Amino acid sequence: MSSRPRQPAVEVSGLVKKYGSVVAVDGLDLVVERGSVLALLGPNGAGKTTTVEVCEGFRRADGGSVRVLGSDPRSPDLRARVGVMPQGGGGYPGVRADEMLRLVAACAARPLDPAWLLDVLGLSGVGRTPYKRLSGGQQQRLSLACALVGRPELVFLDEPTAGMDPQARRLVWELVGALRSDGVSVLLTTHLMDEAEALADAVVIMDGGRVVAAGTPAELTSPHADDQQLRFRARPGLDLSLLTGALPEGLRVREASRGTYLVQGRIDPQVVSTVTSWCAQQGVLAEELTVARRSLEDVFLDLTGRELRS
Ligand SMILES: Nc1ncnc2c1ncn2[C@@H]1O[C@H](COP(=O)(O)OP(=O)(O)OP(=O)(O)O)[C@@H](O)[C@H]1O
Repeated sequence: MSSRPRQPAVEVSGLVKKYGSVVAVDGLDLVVERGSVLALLGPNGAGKTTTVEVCEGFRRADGGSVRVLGSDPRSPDLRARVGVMPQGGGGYPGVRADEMLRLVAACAARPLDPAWLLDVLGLSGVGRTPYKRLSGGQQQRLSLACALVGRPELVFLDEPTAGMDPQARRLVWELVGALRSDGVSVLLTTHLMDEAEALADAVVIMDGGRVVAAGTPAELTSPHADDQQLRFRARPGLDLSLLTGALPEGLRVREASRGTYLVQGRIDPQVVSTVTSWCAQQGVLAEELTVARRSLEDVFLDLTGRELRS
């Protein structure tokens, strides 16, 4: 047999992938545990799609090792066990939506009912519409249906909700939740923080082909139970030494990116007052001042000095 039951769904170790002189993935490690959802998060060009395409068996690695359900990702016996939703849909332009889904279902041993799946994904009304005439969001949902119709054990979803309206996005989130409840393993890529926070058991943040952080969303956003964050925007380049001196010990103050200031640690009303008094002394208007638990967006900003969406 090709796999033992307790092996992870996906195991990537030291993955390297180059396109000529471009190193797209540079020594990446990740593990998708069985029955869990892992979100691979990162800005454009981070190497997410390349990583997923190697795991799907579409590209050969230049270094490292990749095991999918215990097998080599190019192994033919994985085809029936793995569902793939590529970035940007990937359908045949002239084929009608229901024909396309039935075609894919015909290749599976125990497919789901295509009509039911079209209905669940809100596509019943466009079953007779050729793929090229579907909206971008409908193409995405059809592509998701094709990935799921064969009842896979593992699904790769590359930016599954890109281009979808909020309602369709919510539908896809619910479906991913249902997959997890059914014990299906999911590796998805996204650059939407809320998507990762809502769906993932584990998150791997990558940038420049490397992992910059990994853990559960809770581990990444609150390494210390008391940690919160006061964030404000103001003129770039403020001298923070006086503010640092005025705040209680243990609080960290810095300009995380140009004009965005962060105070991290135990934020209480006195801290907010100290910050606003300091701003007044400096003749600075603090804009967009918020106190909140750290988000994954903040974690990324901390690690890279950049906003994820920039
Ligand atoms: N076929 C290719 N030929 C040459 N370079 C490529 C190719 N595909 C990707 N790259 C480069 O490899 C790097 C990683 O790209 P990749 O598409 O894997 O990133 P990504 O994180 O998925 O980005 P996005 O969110 O924009 O899809 C980028 O610098 C990209 O320009």
